Amino acid sequence: MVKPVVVLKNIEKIYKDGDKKIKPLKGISIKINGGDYVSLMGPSGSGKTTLINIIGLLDADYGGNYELNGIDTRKQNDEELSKLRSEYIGFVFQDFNLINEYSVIENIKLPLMYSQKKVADTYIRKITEQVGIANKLDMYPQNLSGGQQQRVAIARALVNKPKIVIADEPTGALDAKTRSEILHLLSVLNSKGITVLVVTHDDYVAKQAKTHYEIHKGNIKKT
Ligand SMILES: Nc1ncnc2c1ncn2[C@@H]1O[C@H](COP(=O)(O)OP(=O)(O)OP(=O)(O)O)[C@@H](O)[C@H]1O
Repeated sequence: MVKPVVVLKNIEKIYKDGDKKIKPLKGISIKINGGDYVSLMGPSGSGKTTLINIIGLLDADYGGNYELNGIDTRKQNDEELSKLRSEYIGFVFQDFNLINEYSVIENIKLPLMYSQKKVADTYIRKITEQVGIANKLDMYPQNLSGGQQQRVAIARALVNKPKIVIADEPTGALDAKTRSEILHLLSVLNSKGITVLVVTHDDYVAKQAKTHYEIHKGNIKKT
């Protein structure tokens, strides 16, 4: 039986902006199964980033329940949440978020410093080959193309062997050809069992996913 990686029950979020209250999530309940490839779409300001910050354990200030790989995240303290985050979740961002002063291999290995996980060099070599940057390990991000930088960011997201990769507009800064290459890479990773959650405004990107959600006015529905 396929096990759910993410189970959200009745997630609510309120932001306070002075006297004003904004409620971007009004009771979100979804299940993401292990090995699924999920797209999340919705208009600007609909709460996509708010939701993935919760799923990615970057924000614990919300209502409702969240189980990650069977673990009740609501019962974890900050330190435990950080550990869970580095163990289970890999992030990929639109603007890559690489550290320019670090070489490619240093960027890729950075999450291991936080997780203090020991990962075999053969595994690191394997992921750098898989994402196609094995011959660029000593280069620096500013000397790479956008597509190559995103490949480095994907390798960095994989280094802790995550259960789920959360990609926030991963191709938003790339041209059409590079977009296809990066999407192909995400599909290959998914075919190897990694759960992928991609947030996008781009129908072409969303179409690569198997399960599609749309968020609108604080509610979510499968499309
Ligand atoms: N830190 C914050 N304080 C107050 N309001 C916030 C904060 N972060 C987000 N919001 C508000 O919450 C709502 C949802 O924002 P969010 O960034 O999650 O939307 P989004 O769907 O990711 O948008 P986009 O597609 O433009 O990135 C918006 O109305 C936004 O203004």
